Parts: sequence; C-alpha cells; structure tokens
Amino acid sequence: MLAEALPAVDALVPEAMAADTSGPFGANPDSAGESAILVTVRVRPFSPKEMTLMAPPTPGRHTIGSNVGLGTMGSKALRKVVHVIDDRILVFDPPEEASSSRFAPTAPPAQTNKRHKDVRFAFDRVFNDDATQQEVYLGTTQPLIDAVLNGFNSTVFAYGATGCGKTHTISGTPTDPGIIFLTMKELFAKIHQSEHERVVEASLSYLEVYNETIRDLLAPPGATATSLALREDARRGVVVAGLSEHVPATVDDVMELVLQGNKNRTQSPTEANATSSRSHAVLQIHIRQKNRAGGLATDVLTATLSLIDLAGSERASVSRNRGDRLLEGANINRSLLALANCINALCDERKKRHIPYRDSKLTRLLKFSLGGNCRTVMIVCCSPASTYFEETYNTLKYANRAKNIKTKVERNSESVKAHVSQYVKQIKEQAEEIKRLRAENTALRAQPGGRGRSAAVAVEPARPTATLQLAEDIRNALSAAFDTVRSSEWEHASTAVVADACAQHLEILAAARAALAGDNTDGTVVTDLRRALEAATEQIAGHRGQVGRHLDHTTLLLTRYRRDTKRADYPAHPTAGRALTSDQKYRLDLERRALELTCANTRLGRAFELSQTLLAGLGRQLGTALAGGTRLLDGLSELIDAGEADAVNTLRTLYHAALPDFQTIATGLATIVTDATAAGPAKWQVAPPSPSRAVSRLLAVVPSVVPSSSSSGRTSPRRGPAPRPRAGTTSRESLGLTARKPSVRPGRSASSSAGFPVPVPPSGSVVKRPRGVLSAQPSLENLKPAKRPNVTGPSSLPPLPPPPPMEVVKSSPSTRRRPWGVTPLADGSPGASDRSTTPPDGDSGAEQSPRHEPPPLDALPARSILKGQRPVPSYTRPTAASKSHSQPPTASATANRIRSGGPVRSATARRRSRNMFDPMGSKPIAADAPTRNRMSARQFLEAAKQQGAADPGPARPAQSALGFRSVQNGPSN
Ligand SMILES: Nc1ncnc2c1ncn2[C@@H]1O[C@H](COP(=O)(O)OP(=O)(O)OP(=O)(O)O)[C@@H](O)[C@H]1O
Repeated sequence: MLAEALPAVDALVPEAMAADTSGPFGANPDSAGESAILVTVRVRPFSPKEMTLMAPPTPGRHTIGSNVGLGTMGSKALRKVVHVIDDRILVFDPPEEASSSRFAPTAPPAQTNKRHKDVRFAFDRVFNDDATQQEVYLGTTQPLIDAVLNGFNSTVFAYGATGCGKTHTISGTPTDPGIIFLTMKELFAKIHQSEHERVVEASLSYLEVYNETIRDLLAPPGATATSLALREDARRGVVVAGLSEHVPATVDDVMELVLQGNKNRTQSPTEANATSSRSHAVLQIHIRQKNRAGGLATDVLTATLSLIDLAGSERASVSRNRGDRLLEGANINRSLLALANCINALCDERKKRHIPYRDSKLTRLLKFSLGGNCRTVMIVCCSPASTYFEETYNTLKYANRAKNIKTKVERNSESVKAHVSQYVKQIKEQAEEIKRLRAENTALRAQPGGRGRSAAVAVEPARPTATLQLAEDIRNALSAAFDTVRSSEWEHASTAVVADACAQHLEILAAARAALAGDNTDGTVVTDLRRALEAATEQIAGHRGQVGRHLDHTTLLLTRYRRDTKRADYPAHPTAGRALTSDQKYRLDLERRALELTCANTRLGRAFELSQTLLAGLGRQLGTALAGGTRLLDGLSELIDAGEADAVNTLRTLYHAALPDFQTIATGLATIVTDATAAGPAKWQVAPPSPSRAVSRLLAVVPSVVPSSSSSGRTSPRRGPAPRPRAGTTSRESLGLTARKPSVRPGRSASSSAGFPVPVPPSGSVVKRPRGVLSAQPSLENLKPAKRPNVTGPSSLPPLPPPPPMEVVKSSPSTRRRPWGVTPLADGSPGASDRSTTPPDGDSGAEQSPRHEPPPLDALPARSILKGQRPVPSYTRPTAASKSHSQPPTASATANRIRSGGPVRSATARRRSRNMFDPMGSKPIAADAPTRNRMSARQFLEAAKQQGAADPGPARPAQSALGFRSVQNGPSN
C-alpha cells in the first residue's frame, strides 16, 4: 500500500542509470565514449554523541523536533531524516508515520502537523549505515582499477558536510582501512600480475588545497612549504607544478606515503568533528605502462587515478567556528560552492558552454574529472541525523544533479615510435629481464622439493652433487697421478730395452771379434760369426715380437675398458651425502684400470718403438759386419788357389781391413750400453736385464776377444789369457764395466773391454749416439766410463796385432796369381807402389791419427815372417772420398777390391754378395753393394739351406767358410 503511494522510483532515476543494469559504468566499463558520473551515497551511522540525543522511544510523546540544524542540537531530540530503501533509493525526511511504520519501526508515531520533505532520491548506489568499507570499495572504486590499467583516467571523490564520514570512507582507520588502501592493494596486485607482459611504472603524489593554496603533502623534509601553481596541459590535463612524485614498489610503500601525507594534512577539531579535515586532499596515482614485446611503435598507456577527500561544508552560524577555523570554513565553502556551480553548469545544457572551473583551485583540479576525459565516482557522505538536515538535503540535491553530468572518456594511449637507440635499450632491458628470470628460476629450483612457477621451463642438467663431485675429484686425482709418472715410465722402459739390446749387441760384437781375431782360416771363424749374428738377430726379433704382442694385448684391453667405462654412466642424481654407490665405485675402478692400461700401453708402445729402432740399427750393424765378413770370405775364396804364405798374409790384411767396421760398431754400442745402464734400473714389467747381468754376460766373452798385444797374435780368442792393458789400449776396467777396480785414470785414454776404444766425449763435446738411444747421462758410480780425450776417429783405435810381413813366394805368374797386387820390393820392402806408411786405401785420415808402431818382429807369427818385408800397418776405415779418389797403393789388390767392393770378384763372391744378410732392410750396407738382397733372418737361413743343397761345393773351403753349411749341418770342420 505504501509502495503504491510512493512516487515511481524509475522516474527519479536518470536515463543513463536506467539503462545501466550490469554495473556502475554500464556493460563495459573499459569502453571509450560518454560516461556519466557514478554517484553513490553513503549514509554513516549515528555517532555515539548523536545516539545520546536520540529521543527515547516513548509512545505518545512528541520527541522529534522540526527541521532543525546543529544549532538546534541539544534543545530538541534528534531524529533520522535519511531512510535508505534499497541499494539505490533513499528517502529524505519521510513522514513520521511512514518513517515509524516502514523506515523506523522503533520511532514513535508522528503526532505533528509538520510537513516533511519526503523526497526520494535514486543514485547509482546507496550504502546504508551498516555498509562496510569493503562493500563501499567494491561498489564505487574497484571497477575503476581495470579502467585505469586500460588507460582511462579515473577519479573518486568524497563529498559531503563536515563530519559525515568522507575521510572515514577515503582513508579509513588502521583497523578499518578505506578506499585508498583497498584500491592500492588491488592495483599493485594487478600490476605485479601483468609484470611479465607489461612494464608498469606507478608514481604517486599527494596534495591538499587549503585556503585556496595547493600544498605538497609529500614534500621532502626541509623543503619550504610553498603554494604550488596549477598548469593546464593539453595532453596531461591539469598539472601541479613542482609537486613531488614518488615511486612506490609495493602497497606498503603507498600506505606509508599516505600516512605521511595525512600527518601533514591540515586537520583541526571543530564542534562538528573532532578530526575535521580543513582542506581538500588529492591523492593521485599515475600509471604508465607498455608491453614488454614492443615493436617499432610501442603503445604506451597512461592514466591517473585521483582519490579526493574534500573538506566538508559547514555553516558558520552552526559550527560556531572562529578565527582560522572560520576562515578555513569560508574557503572550504567557497570552493565547494564553485564545485556546485560547475556541477550545475555541467548539467544545464544552456550553461554548458561555460563551466566556471576557474572559480576555485578545487574546481580547477577537478576540471577533467568532472567534464573531461575521466571516469568519475562521487561518493556522497551524509549523516542520517536530523541535526544535518539542511546540509544533507543540499548534498543530496547536488548529488542528484551530478548524476546528469556526463564525461567523455578516452583511452590515454600513445603510440611511441621507437628510435634505433630504443631497441638497444629494449634489448638491454630484455637481457636483464632474462637474467633476472634465470636467477629466479635457479632460486626456485634450489628450493628443496619446490619447482615453483618455473616448472614449465626446460629442465637443465642437474648440478653435480657432493657425491658426484667426490667421484670427479678422485678421477682427476688418478689422472694427475698417472700423468705424473708417465714420463718417468717411458724413461725406465726405454732404458730397459736399450740396456737389454745393447748387452746383446756387445755379445755379438764380442763373438765377432773373437771369431775375427783368430787365425782360423778354414771357414769356422766366419761360420761362428754368422751364427752369433743370426742368433742375436733372432733373439732381438723375438723380443720385438714379444713386446708387440704385449702391445696388442694391452691395446685390446684398453679398448674394452674404455667401452665399458662409457657404458657405466653415473647415476643421474646421486643422493648427496651418501657414500659412493656401487655403480660409481665400479665406474671409478674401470677408469683407474683404463688409466693404468693407458700407461702400460704407452710403455709398451715406446718399448716397441725402441726395439724396432734397435733392431734396425742392429740390422745395419750386422750388415756392416757381414759386409766385412763377406769381403773376407771373398778374399778367402780367392786365396784357395794361392800359396799358404800369400794366403795368410792376404787374410791378415783382410782382417785388418774389416776390423775398423767392427770397431766402429763397438764404439757406438759401448756408448749405448754405458748410457743405458747409467740411466738407472728400469721398473718395467718386462724385466730389464740388470746392468750387472749385462756386464757379466759381456765379461764372459770379452776376455777371450781382447786382442793380444804380445807374441804371435795367434792366441786363441776363447782360451787365451786375459790381456793386459797397455798404453794406448783399453782394458775392461777402462770401459767402466768394472769400475770398482779402475785401472785407467780419468783423462787417460781408454778402450772397451773388447779392445775397442770407448768414445767418451770430452768436456763440452757432443757424442753422436745411435738412433733410439736415450740421452741419459751416466750416473751409476760403478759404470762410469773412463775419459778419453779426442777419441772420435778411427785413428784412436788401439794398435792391433799387425799382420806378419808378407812372405814372398816365388811362383809363376801364370800359375800363381797375385790377385792382391802385392809387389815385393827387391830390397825386401814393399814396392814403390806399396805405400806402406799409408793405408792401402789412401785414407787421408792417417795424417790426423797417430800411426801405431809396428810390433817387433818376434811378436809376429813365426811362420808368417818374411825376410825383408815390413809389416802391413793397421788400417783406418776407408772413407767414401778416399775410395773414390785414390787407389790402394799397396798390399793386396784383391784385398782392396774386396774391401772396396770392386768389380773384381769371383763368381762365388758375387753369389755370396747377392745373398747378403740384411735383416732389417735398412739402408744399403755399402755403396758398393747394389745387388745385395734384403732378407730376414729366416729368409737368410732358407736361402742358405737352398744354396747349400744346390751347390754343396765339394771341396771349396770358401763355401764352408761362408757358414751356410754350418748353419745347416754344423761347421764343416
Ligand atoms: N561509516 C562510518 N562508520 C563508522 N564511523 C564513521 C563512519 N563515517 C564516519 N564515521 C565517524 O564519524 C566521524 C567523522 O567522520 P569524518 O572525519 O570521516 O568526517 P568528514 O566528513 O571527513 O569530516 P570533515 O569534513 O570535517 O573532515 C569520525 O569519528 C568517524 O570515525
């Protein structure tokens, strides 16, 4: 029934609001276009003081006065003049009956004839006195946040009479925060949410308009409080010049700034409000944002959210303010009147052409909020008490009028074309962003059990844990250790191989020496020599094969271990702090064994290489030795038909001619063995021969081959007594092999135990060593070789048993050839062509070398002495130059030819030459041996067998002297 009596609510609602059913700003609050100011009303509850003035609910008693203001307070009881019907409609000053029956059930029934205004107002939203701060926020400001973030300016201002709850609504209390806190909280939350998409910059300013002056509430401490000027900017709107701007990072920063500004705000107690704000406060948040993925032109959105707490209007007559308060009230009222005029003008089509914004600072500040590009929310605060009757009524009337104000909102979007330099900046920013995100990602991963929001990011390889690190350390330590010993291992291995091989070489040499030093011309000498050489060759070849097999075996093992090591991967994530797992131990063990094998493999490889080198060297040396032996045999074969004396002399000549070859070999080998044994004992799995072993083996044969300097020179090499060293010769001790009983002082000449000089370098000189021999210097005390100055040439060879004087055997030239061109002189001396004082090959080196004096005749074999003949001097090794430029002056022409490989050879000799043993296929034994085949020891033996079978040579001593038959059947004798 009452509802029917009430005027139609819809008639009171503006058209714009009638169409708006979905929200305070219509269906799409973020769309551009015309927008009406959102007008909301909040009715505060009665204050405790007002509650005491309320008329007791005594029935039948008139307790509510007429329309009285504050001036009438105390004299008459209060009544409620604002009745909220729903969230959009309120009734101002309803009749008592209606009030009592419908709006105020506790109020007494009206018993007066007083006329009530009974005006209904419809607003966008009406909040009753029990509305919470959150409800007010959600119904007024919250929709603006998205608008601001979409580039729309927005303003929220609280309007109303003093003491009606404007500050309470905008700022609130610490326990019940108002719109500022709630707005900032959500605004910053949304900014953080969009951080990965947009760069949002937020700044804040806070000012007050007090007595028509603008003051910065956040001015830095110490700054002079000056009135700030207002500027109008076509693009930015109204700007307060000199206003400080602050950049809060969080909502806490905002609240700190707001509290600081509130402290600075002018506030004074008045009769109406103990905490009356005497100024208009304007808090502005400036938002500037752009997309992170910007192109050539970047859209920059800017917007300003203004939260304004106006000062309350007051009637001077009622507020009883004096002095400053009165002045403040006058200014407040003036600015609010200017605001009311602007609102009236904005709503009046006729006056719309001129809006009096300039009438006050407040209206100038709110110019764009009321009539410009801005979404505006007006929160009208009013008191329900009758003491605020006039103020509330006027406020509601203005608010109702403000509903007609329409603003034209536009998105503040600005397209900023990026300069090239902008790209650099962007790249830098994005690089920093990536860095920051990576750090954040790493931090999130480091959290135990937490993947955080980076779970979607590609999983990086796991960082090594402590256990894995331990395993790595162990492996590295193993590697380092093996690397350290590897070089010394090589050294030892080399030494061992060289020492072993050199001992064998010396044995060969000793055997050769023994064979050649004898006067056995029946062929067994050369047979023995050949046997010794072949045996040594076979031995070394066998040794080489053994090393090669070791090498193959270890290579195979190494490959296998490496493959297994690859298979046994570390567990992906071993648990930190635990001991190594069995898998890890297995892998480490594999690695260790692989490393050991690597070392062993290296050692064996080195040994193999060395043995190969030595074998090659040995082959060359054997070839050289056999060349001499073959020449000797060739000579022997030629001597078959010669007379005994001639043959013996020729043989001796040949012996002396071949000897330098062996001496040279011996010199090199002695150096090798000295150096090798001095390098120290080798720790090698192939047990190296100890120096003492090598020496003892050598000594076992050396005494028998030391050439005797006494008597006949026919001393049996194996059975003869040990020779006594003499001046110019070298004993065993001088070789350094029995250094415990040195017989040669340092500095004196020395020769090897085999009767050969040991080339010890003089101080500062360099001794050329055979290939494959280590350069280690002798260091063992008992193996020091004796020093011998200037022993580099054949001229330093010790004197050897000279050949006996040639026996002149008269024979017919037709039957008795003189194949070697020995021409006896008439006086018993060699002929004029026989330059007995020079080597038969004309070696010029004789001039540089001391020539050995011939031994006394009685020292020569008796049967070889020929009267009037001078002994043939010992020869030095012929040089290539001497071979090519000079002819042997004397001695046997055959011997010279044989020695020089000349063309005059017997068929047998040529055949022997073709079968020359050259096991390693090394360089030609001599330049004059073009037809010599390269044969292995086995091939050599085979060839010998075949030749022996094919050409047994019934009575040719030369064949037996070659030793072929002896290889197969033993020495012929
Ligand atoms: N909704 C409300 N709920 C509870 N208390 C309120 C409410 N609104 C206002 N008050 C109280 O009323 C008193 C005055 O409020 P407030 O200071 O906010 O008024 P005002 O409009 O800001 O006055 P002025 O214009 O003089 O500054 C304060 O003590 C405040 O706590």
